[in-house]
Amino acid sequence: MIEAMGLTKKYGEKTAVDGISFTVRPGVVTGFLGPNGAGKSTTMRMIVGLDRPTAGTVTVNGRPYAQHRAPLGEVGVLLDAKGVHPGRTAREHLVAQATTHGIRSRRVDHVIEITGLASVAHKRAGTFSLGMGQRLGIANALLGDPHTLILDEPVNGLDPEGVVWVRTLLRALAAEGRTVLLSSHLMSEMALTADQLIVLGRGQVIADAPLKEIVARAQTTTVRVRTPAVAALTALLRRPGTEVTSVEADELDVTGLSAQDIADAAASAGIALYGLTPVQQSLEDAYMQLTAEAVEYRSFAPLPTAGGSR
Ligand SMILES: Nc1ncnc2c1ncn2[C@@H]1O[C@H](COP(=O)(O)OP(=O)(O)OP(=O)(O)O)[C@@H](O)[C@H]1O
Repeated sequence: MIEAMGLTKKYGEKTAVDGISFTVRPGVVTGFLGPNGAGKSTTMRMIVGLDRPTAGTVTVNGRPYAQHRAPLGEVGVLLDAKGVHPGRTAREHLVAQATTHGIRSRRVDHVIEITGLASVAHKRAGTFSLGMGQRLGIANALLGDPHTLILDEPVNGLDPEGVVWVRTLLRALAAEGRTVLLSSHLMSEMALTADQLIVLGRGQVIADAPLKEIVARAQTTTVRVRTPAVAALTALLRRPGTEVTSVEADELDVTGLSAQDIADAAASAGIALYGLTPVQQSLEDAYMQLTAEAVEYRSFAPLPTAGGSR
């Protein structure tokens, strides 16, 4: 369990994290989302004592990280996959970590095996691809068999097989009752991995709820309707509070009326309907709505077009 209370970090004039409070519970995967610069990495660094809060507190299983006697057994962390000595082999790096923390070398071989690094365990980390570096970072995080895992962008650079592997691993670790905090900008992946979401914007918590609830809250009642009488149905349904837009020659999107309302209106006007499907919103849609006001770094330049100047 990770508990933050009034957690604040200022860098000079810049408030990176602005008095946030949240709880990351065991047994579920908690996704940590937010636009660039929202304060996710700073928060994760404060959780593991790499940054000191300007105000507030954060504990892992009831204590500040630094006060745990065996921190690697308590919290496994992947914050910067490049933070490995490039001249050391993957195995040497893991053995060095293990030796410092009293972890047996059998565990090193086990994490090398489960992260798929066996064939490159004796290669220098400096020659690793981005994805292999991520795997080594994850192996490092798993070394102490920790109760809590904090992973900043773990699927960054992984191939599709690696992405599925991380998803399966994190879900299995949470199912064992561990606490898993995961940041990623990949909404489609987050939608498949996380149960709970904490969304930051400009250093503040803008949502903290089950993923399903966040997606459901963003649902607008848009229904896709298929009919041979597009013009007649459009004229029938267009009224204050209702929006009707054309999708295909025989398809309309109707917002502001339920599927039943549309079916009843069409039936009473003798208009045939061939399809009536509520449009599902994705986590990406919900996220974009939530963070619309909190995006600091946005491009306003027009997209280049063919034949444009170079
Ligand atoms: N060491 C530092 N000195 C000064 N400002 C910093 C420092 N570290 C972070 N910041 C600023 O604090 C804010 C939050 O940064 P942080 O890296 O925590 O955001 P993030 O949500 O992890 O972003 P991203 O998605 O881009 O990784 C940013 O405006 C950043 O520029």
